[in-house]
Amino acid sequence: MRLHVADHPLIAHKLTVLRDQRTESPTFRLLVDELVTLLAYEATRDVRVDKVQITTPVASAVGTHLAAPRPIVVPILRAGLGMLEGMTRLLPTAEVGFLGMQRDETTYEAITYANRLPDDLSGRQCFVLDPMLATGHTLVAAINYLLERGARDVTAICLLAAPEGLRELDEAVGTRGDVTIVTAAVDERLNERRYIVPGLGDAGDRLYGVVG
Ligand SMILES: O=P(O)(O)OC[C@H]1O[C@H](OP(=O)(O)OP(=O)(O)O)[C@H](O)[C@@H]1O
Ligand SMILES: O=c1cc[nH]c(=O)[nH]1
Ligand SMILES: [Mg+2]
Repeated sequence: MRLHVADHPLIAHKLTVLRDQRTESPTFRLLVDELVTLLAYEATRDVRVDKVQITTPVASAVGTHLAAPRPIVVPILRAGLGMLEGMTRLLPTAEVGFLGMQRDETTYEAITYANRLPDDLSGRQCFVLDPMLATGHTLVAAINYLLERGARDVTAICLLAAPEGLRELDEAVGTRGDVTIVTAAVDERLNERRYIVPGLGDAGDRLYGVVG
C-alpha cells in the first residue's frame, strides 16, 4: 500500500479552518469541496491517458485524453458525498458508484446499508472518497467490495487518517491490489471512542447535521 500525504500550505490552511469547532456547516462543506479538488490533483497523477492527434487553429498537435474504460469514483455515504462534486469537477468523465456505510459506534465495525456498484470492475481505476480513516474498518470493507469485483487499482482520498487505521488497511488489503491512500494529514492517534485526535469531530455530522 502506498501513502501520499499532501504537503501544501493551502491544504494545511484549509484543513486548519475545517478542524476548528467554530466552523459551521456551509463553510465546512465549501472547504471539503476545495480540499478534495486539491487532493484529487495528486490522486489522479497516474490516471490512464491516451495520446490523440488534434488540430489547433494554428497547427496539428499530439495531445492527451483520458483513456477508456472510464475511471469510477465511489463516495462512501454520508460523509464521502461531500467530496463527490470536488472530485467529478476534476474528472468529469468518471462514472460514479455508491457505498452507504455506517460505523457501529459500539463495535466500531462497518455496516453496509447501500451498495450501487458495477458488477465488474476489472481494468477500472477506482477512486474511493471518505474524509475520515479512523480504525480503517470502513475503508477496508469498501476496498474489499471493489477488489471482489475485480478492481486492482484503487486510490482512496481522505482528509484525515489515523496511524492505527493506516496499519489496519495495510494489513488487510495492502498486498491484494495496487492500493494508494492520499490524505491531507496523518493525525496523532485515536481516542477511547475511536475518534481521530486532534481530528475534526464527526465529518458526517459537521457536513449534514446530527441524525438520531
Ligand atoms: O475508519 P472507521 O473507524 O471505520 O471510521 C471512519 C468512518 O466513520 C465515518 O462515517 P460514519 O460511520 O460516521 O457515517 P456518516 O458518514 O453517515 O456520518 C467516516 O465518514 C468513515 O466512513
Ligand atoms: O474522528 C472520526 C472518526 C470516525 N468518524 C468521523 O467522522 N470522525
Ligand atoms: Mg458520521
